[in-house]
Amino acid sequence: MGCPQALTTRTAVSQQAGTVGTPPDPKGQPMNAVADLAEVVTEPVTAPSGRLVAGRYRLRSLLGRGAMGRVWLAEDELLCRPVALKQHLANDTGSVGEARAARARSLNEARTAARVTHDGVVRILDLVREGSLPWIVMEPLSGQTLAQVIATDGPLSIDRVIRLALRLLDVLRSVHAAGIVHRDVKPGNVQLCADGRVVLTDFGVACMHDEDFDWPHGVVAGSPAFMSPEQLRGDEPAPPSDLFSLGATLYAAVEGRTPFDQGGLWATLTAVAENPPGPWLRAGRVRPVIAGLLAKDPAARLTIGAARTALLDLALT
Ligand SMILES: Nc1ncnc2c1ncn2[C@@H]1O[C@H](COP(=O)(O)OP(=O)(O)OP(=O)(O)O)[C@@H](O)[C@H]1O
Repeated sequence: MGCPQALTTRTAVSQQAGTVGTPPDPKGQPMNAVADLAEVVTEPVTAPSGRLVAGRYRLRSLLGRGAMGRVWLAEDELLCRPVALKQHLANDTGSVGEARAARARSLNEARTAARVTHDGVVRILDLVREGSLPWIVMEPLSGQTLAQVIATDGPLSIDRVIRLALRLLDVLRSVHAAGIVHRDVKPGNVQLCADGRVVLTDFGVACMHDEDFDWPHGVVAGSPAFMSPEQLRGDEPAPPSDLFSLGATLYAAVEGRTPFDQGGLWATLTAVAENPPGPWLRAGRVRPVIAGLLAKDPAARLTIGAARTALLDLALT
């Protein structure tokens, strides 16, 4: 069954620096400045010949890809509306263990994101199986990721970063209230939609901290340049860790580079754990809030409430 209106397709494809789901490998991905986190490809990418997924979702074009999966624009032929479909990829070995890990990531991402009802969290519509791996069906988002915006337009203004920070704090408040730690807050997972929505995506390594959920605690998961020191240590996931990652994300937004980037993985990991962020060249009056979010000690880190109050003060002045 077809739908009367053709889907509008996007041609921009993002390739982000990777998310790790296992302890960092010294020979793993290099750490990049934010400009390297988003590579915009302008040629259209063809979906696998209009493949029909689960008898209902017709793949149209590639919306984006990350280290762990691909996201397609598709057409829901039953409800006649556009949707986005994400499939986590097993690695090249194609082993049973890898396929199982990809299935676990999909289930984890769909379940955790579906648990939060907030305008700033991508809406999960379904989880379907086609072939050996599941597909997450989501609302399709317009616009670009924050990483893409920084890469193409440069750093954001202080006023824009203050507004962005207030939105993301509100989103994280809902995520944490639902008992979830996102664990991968970074510019590549923040979508700046054309209608002004700011949406947190990619709950692939999120953790429900009030349930015995099937995700290996103690395993380092996330994107090293944006991870908190306690996350790098493999500590039990807790909400303050997301606030550190938010601080690193806001630093990247206002400064145009990641706060602890040293050019190499281990040097960057050491900087996250031990060095102060910097240099501060553009942050101006928002610097104390970002620095407060980047406190190494989670107990000394700004809380959502304190950061919000400070940002509202800045917005009023
Ligand atoms: N619902 C959506 N609508 C439109 N585009 C999306 C949507 N979800 C994700 N994308 C795009 O697809 C890209 C990859 O998605 P995502 O970050 O979920 O993949 P990933 O492989 O889990 O990423 P990572 O490299 O962080 O592990 C995003 O950067 C974004 O551009």
